[in-house]
Amino acid sequence: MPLKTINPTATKAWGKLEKHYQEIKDQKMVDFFAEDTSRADKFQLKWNNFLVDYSKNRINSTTKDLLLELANEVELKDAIEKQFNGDKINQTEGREVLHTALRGSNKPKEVEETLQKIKIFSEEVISGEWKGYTGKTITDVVNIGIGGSDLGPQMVVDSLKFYRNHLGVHFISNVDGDHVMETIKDLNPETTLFLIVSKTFTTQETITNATTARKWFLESASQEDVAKHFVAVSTNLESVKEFGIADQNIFPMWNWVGGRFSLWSAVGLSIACAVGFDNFQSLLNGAGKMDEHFKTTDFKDNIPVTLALLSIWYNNFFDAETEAIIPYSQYLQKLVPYLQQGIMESNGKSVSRDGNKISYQTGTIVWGEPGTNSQHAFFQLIHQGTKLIPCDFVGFKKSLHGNREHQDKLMANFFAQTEALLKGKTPAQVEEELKDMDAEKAATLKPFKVFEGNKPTNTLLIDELTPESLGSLIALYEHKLFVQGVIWNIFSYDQWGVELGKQLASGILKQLETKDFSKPQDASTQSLLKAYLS
Ligand SMILES: O=P(O)(O)OC[C@H]1O[C@H](O)[C@H](O)[C@@H](O)[C@@H]1O
Repeated sequence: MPLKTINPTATKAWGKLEKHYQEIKDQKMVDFFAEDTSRADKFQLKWNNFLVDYSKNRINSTTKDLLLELANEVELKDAIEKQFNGDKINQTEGREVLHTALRGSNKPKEVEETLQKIKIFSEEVISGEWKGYTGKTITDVVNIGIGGSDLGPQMVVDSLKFYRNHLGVHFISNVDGDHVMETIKDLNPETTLFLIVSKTFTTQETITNATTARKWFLESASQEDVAKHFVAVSTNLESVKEFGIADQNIFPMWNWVGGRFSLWSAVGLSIACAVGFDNFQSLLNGAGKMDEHFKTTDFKDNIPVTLALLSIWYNNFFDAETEAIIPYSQYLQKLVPYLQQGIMESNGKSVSRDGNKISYQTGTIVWGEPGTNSQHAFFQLIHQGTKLIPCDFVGFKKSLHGNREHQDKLMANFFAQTEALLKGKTPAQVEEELKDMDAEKAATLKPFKVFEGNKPTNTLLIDELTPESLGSLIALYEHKLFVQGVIWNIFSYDQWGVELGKQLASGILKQLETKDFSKPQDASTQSLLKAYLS
């Protein structure tokens, strides 16, 4: 069954939320805390090794109730069931959306078989049993893919650096030839293994990079050696074979796994190589546990649902356009670019599920960088700029190398920032601070030193960065974006918006080759092309 189409703005809850917004919009969170001493407990969720504090939001109990009413009115429960049951909720592509089946306790047979193949392969490569064409063991694995076939595995391999083994793992994605050349220049073809990852096996960037890598390899090896150095992950078995990859080196993928949700499939082969199969399995288990939580927990205690509803609150009632995610872990520096694809490719839509133009804001713009670095970069704008930017702060109780002094300093900043965003600094506090200064000078300076505060944040405090907690964290954001898509009445699982640029690029590529400018084209593009060719 397809997802129902329900215009959120026509629900009763939406009207009530609009009215409620008018009442609450100028109220201060510090006053909410002063009025209700149990607020922190009330707006906190504890699950496994996660503590989610959402009390520093511009909400009260009525807000929460009305947001839950909205979730019920748009039949969120039904949508979640349809997703997990494998209904074809990716309607415009006629597909099921079942990345959750890759990490649940009851995996389909083909998933189990593929996992087994990943296990055997990764263990052979790590142990050195897998030999290159001159009999040497593999030292480097290169993932060639883009979008979902690159960002997910790259982010996880980077985030789990602490758990890495001896293998060098590299990622080539951009069709920019400098990316592939920079990566392979230090590699030895005798000891390098290429993983060509492409769901469709038609993506220009990946096929171009894979072809260049094969050419480089064949400069010193022969065609039959390709079988020892090239493997592929794809749904398009025919094209993989045409490329010259041996049957036994093909890892299947399925159309019911969307590219941006595919790191849990064989697309995560580089993860299994980098950190070992057991850690890959723990990553899957962590995601599976979050799936269970999402599927079975009452909405009022449901972490992805709660975070999604808060995001809707700011996006659609406060007119916030962006959200920041600030991980306080240097290991997570690739988390946000990864989430950008998931969130923005999924919910960057302006047509409702019944095919009509939408009249309200959808898709949040997400951005962010690890703290404390980002505090010294863009935090000024979050604290004192004109825009409302709700932030998620993601931090860990323990550091992996056990350096308590650093960890306490890091986390002191983590807590201080959410406190500063909540409280701000009042004119009276500034006056007090400047009381020893010359009065005229102090009065001039005062307005610049005031912080309005009242900036919303969620704090996600997790015990430790492990493969399992990372799996749960990623799955949390996957479910959050789905909930938002359901409420916005859009299709989160297609991505037609990436097609037009691809089509035009193939026409322009021909133009660059033939120098033919006879077809009508806008004057700007044409003059730029001529300048490029001159
Ligand atoms: O895995 P592939 O078929 O090569 O696709 C790679 C990427 O390309 C497309 O442009 C889509 O927008 C992405 O969702 C996808 O992940």
